[in-house]
Amino acid sequence: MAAEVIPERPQGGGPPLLAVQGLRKTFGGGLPGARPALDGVDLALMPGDFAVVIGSNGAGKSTLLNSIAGAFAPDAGTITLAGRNITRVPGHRRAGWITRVFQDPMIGTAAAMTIEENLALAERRGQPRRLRLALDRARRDTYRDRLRPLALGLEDRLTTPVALLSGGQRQALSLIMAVMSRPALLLLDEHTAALDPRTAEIVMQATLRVVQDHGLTALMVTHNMRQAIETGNRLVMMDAGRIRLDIGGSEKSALTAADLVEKFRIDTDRMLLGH
Ligand SMILES: Nc1ncnc2c1ncn2[C@@H]1O[C@H](COP(=O)(O)OP(=O)(O)OP(=O)(O)O)[C@@H](O)[C@H]1O
Repeated sequence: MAAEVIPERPQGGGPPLLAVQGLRKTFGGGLPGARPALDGVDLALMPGDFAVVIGSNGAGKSTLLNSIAGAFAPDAGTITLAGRNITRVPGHRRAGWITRVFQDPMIGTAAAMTIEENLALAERRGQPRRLRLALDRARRDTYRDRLRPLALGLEDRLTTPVALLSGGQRQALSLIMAVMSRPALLLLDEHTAALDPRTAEIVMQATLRVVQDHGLTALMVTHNMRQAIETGNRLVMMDAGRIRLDIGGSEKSALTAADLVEKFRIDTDRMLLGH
C-alpha cells in the first residue's frame, strides 16, 4: 500500500482545515428510545484554530472527537480534512494526520517500551509498517530536544520503560508523541482531567507550546471552565448532540466564567470553577 501523505495545509484565509458537516450518529442503531449522540453537527476549524469544546455529560463531545479520529463511521454527514473527504477513511489511515491525547495517561503510551522506543513508534505513525527508525545519536538528540521543554527530566531517561513513569509524566510524553508525526490536527479529550492541578498545568502549558511550535489546529474537550475561558480562540458548547454555541475572536477573549454560567445556562456540576 502506498504511504499516506500528510495533506497540504491551506494557508491564511483559505478553506477550513477541518470541516464537519451534518454529522449524525446514534448508538444502538434503531433501538426504541435510542437518542442520537450526534444530531447534525456542523463545525469548521480554520488552520491554526484552537477550539475548546464544553458541554454536560453525554452531550456528544467524545463522540465528535471519535468520529473525527475515525473510531467509527457516522450514520450521516461528512468530515473533510484539508479539502479531502475522509469520512470513510479508516482511523488507522488518518493516524498520521490526526492524533489524539486521551484522558487516561495509560492509553497514549506503551508501558513495556522505553521512552525512546515510544517516541520512535510515534514518529512513524501513519507510515508503512515496514518502516523502521534507527535509534541513532541524531534521533536521540532530537528526542531530548522535544522532551526538555517539559522540564520533567524525561530527556535524561530515554531508556527508562514507560511503566516506571508517573501518570503526569506519561501524559506529557503522550502529548509529545502525538505531535511527533507532524499531524495537521490534534485532538485533546480531557487530557489533563486525571492529573493533579500542578501536573495538569504543566501538561496544559506544554500543549500550548507544541500547538504553537508546530502550527497545529487543535480541538480540546474539557470540563474545566478556567481552561475553557483561558485557552484557544474558539469556544464550542455542545448539548444533546448539537452545537449550541460557537464563539471566537473578541467575544471569546472577553468571555468570563459568569457569562458561561448565566448567559448560557451551562450545567456546572462537572465544570470546575477555578480549578
Ligand atoms: N461506544 C458507545 N456505545 C454506545 N453508546 C455510546 C458510545 N459512545 C457514546 N455513547 C453515548 O452517546 C452519548 C454521547 O456520549 P459522549 O461520550 O460523546 O458524551 P460526552 O459529551 O463526551 O460526555 P462526558 O462529558 O460524560 O464524557 C451518550 O448518551 C453515550 O452514552
